[in-house]
Amino acid sequence: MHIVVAGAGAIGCYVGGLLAHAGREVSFLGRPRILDVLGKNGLRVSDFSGLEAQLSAQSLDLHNTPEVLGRGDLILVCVKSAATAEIAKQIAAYAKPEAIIVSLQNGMGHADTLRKELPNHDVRAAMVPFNVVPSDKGHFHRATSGDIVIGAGPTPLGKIMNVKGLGVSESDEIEAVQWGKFLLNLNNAPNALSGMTLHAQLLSRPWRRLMADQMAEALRVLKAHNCPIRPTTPLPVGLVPHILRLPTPLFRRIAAKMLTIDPQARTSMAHDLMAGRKTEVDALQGRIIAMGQEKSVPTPLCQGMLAAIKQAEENGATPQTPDSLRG
Ligand SMILES: NC(=O)C1=CN([C@@H]2O[C@H](COP(=O)(O)OP(=O)(O)OC[C@H]3O[C@@H](n4cnc5c(N)ncnc54)[C@H](OP(=O)(O)O)[C@@H]3O)[C@@H](O)[C@H]2O)C=CC1
Ligand SMILES: CC(C)(CO)C(=O)C(=O)O
Repeated sequence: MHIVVAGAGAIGCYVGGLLAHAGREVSFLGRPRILDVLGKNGLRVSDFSGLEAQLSAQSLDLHNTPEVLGRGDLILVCVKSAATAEIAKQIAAYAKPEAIIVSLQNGMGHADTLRKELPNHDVRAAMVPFNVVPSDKGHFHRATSGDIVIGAGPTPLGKIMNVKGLGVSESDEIEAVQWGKFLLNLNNAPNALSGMTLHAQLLSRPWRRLMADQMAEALRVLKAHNCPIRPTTPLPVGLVPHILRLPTPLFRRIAAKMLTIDPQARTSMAHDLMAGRKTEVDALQGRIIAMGQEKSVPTPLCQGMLAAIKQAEENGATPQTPDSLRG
């Protein structure tokens, strides 16, 4: 099976790099600014448990134009939320009729956006639980743990994608799995605005309280819509805000696994803001605000967070405090 990574960035290079290292045929579609670095330095993939994989520049199949999508039996969509509609059109223009399309993106509804352009393809949503720290030298480092979950479909993908360093399973309840991850991604905005690493932010009780309150707000909205939620932790989802609010020494003990993060990890939104790129806030807080309006559930924290991110996108980010974000 030939695999094409559509969007060679943090997730695309990490996942595609491990698949290529395991001997899968992988092509990367990306921007010249990333491909030039990969073409010079090769691709290095590592993780917090000591995994190391190096692919030489010569071994990489790098493309900055979409024709390469036509080679894919499996196309992994790894672009940011706002770029989904455009990549969907490109896939529709070039993909083989039998190509399977998997969205490895955060947020909800991207598989539907892809299906609109690709009504006859097997299109699957997926959930990537881990964080990847990119560097400008072609090195992508996984900073947290967890296995990728892909929506189940006619062709089993676990066998193809399960390689050393990459656990992949399939689920009949992918929407619930995605909502579980979505709730964590609501912290992408506060993390980006805090100027802190994820680890430092999680050890600060005022930041955890803000995370908890925002999560509780979103849970009220999802409940009003009867959305299925499969938590990413063994704890029931309704308990997570309470755990986050605990005093730090207790939180450290109860949520030790949550704190098993590389000390340098920041959310993908933090990397976007630092690089002066538009963020995915519309697909995250924006989604909760819109769903809240439909059911008259107030969403003041998500609204404040969205406004603060928009301001940071326009004027550059200055570190905020939890109180300043509560408005
Ligand atoms: N980074 C992380 O740790 C995690 C990210 N995710 C999710 O994975 C998805 C991808 O995130 P991430 O890897 O961080 O994103 P990146 O921005 O690092 O990578 C996406 C890359 O795709 C490029 N791109 C976009 N459209 C095209 C196109 N049509 N043709 C070629 N290249 C294109 C982008 O370029 P340009 O910027 O110029 O558009 C960018 O270089 C997001 O939904 C994110 O939320 C999920 C879990 C963790
Ligand atoms: C950090 C993590 C894994 C969860 O918020 C993530 O999904 C991201 O960085 O976008």
